[in-house]
Amino acid sequence: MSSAAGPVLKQPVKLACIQLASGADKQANLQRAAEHVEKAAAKGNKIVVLPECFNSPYGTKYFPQYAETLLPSPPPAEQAPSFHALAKMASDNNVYLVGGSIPEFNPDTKKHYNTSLIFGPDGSLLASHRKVHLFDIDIPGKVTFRESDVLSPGNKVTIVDLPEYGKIAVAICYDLRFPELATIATRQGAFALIYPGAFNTTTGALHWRLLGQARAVDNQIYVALCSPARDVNADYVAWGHSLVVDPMAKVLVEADENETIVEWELETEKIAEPRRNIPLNTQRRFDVYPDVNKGKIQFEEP
Ligand SMILES: NC(=O)CCC(=O)C(=O)O
Repeated sequence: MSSAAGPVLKQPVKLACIQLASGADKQANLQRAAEHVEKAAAKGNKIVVLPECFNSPYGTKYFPQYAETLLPSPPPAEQAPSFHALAKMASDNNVYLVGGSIPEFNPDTKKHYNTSLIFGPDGSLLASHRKVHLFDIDIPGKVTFRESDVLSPGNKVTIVDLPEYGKIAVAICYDLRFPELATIATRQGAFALIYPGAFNTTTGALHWRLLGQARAVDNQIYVALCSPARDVNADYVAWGHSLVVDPMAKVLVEADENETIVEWELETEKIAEPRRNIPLNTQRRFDVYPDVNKGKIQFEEP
């Protein structure tokens, strides 16, 4: 959409989600991620996304074991090997890298987080997002998970400016279920909502694609969901099915459950056209319901 400030996506950009097969060996996971980022970049992708907890198995018992201390920023290399590996992947390949997520530990507060690090093409850290909504669910006989046993939540909406392209919003997995966060980010001018995630075979089958399409059509925006590949021997079996949805809620590309890269070129007009044709942005009724964009949305994080 063109406005006084210009279109939300300034020029076409190729985005890739790497549906990575990770295991217990952190170093091997980092190496594998680096190989796939190189492959994605070689195919012209300029925004590359890794999955939630890409450097470790996903599970509450693993968070402390794999956690890295990310402060001060940049952290010393021995304290945060994943941080430095991601920075190098971004700069070696000249891409914006949404570095999935990794478990973070803050020794001052003794808190753990599920944290996404976003790097620029020069390898500098542009932003970090700590998962705001912790994954605590209990579907008896199917899936029970309590991230809050170990993790603390982040407390901000994360919007990252990529100067040549515009703004992206980054959130993590269960955050996808909360439309307010997506709406706030969109109305702050993002052109894509990017979620590293790891749904499971119960909720993934039911809700993963649906939620991706819902956030897209609610907000007339691109949505990218990036999952780990499925490992049926893992404690937590990820759904896979990384995908990209367009602003009309069409699923443009979707993986199966295996390791792969899904990619798509995002286009300015594909955002502008539905916003012209179905002008939700000028039809909101803040006299009937409150504006979620009003109020404090950025908080200081330790
Ligand atoms: N890692 C997660 O947050 C999983 C979210 C999930 O599976 C869901 O159903 O929501």
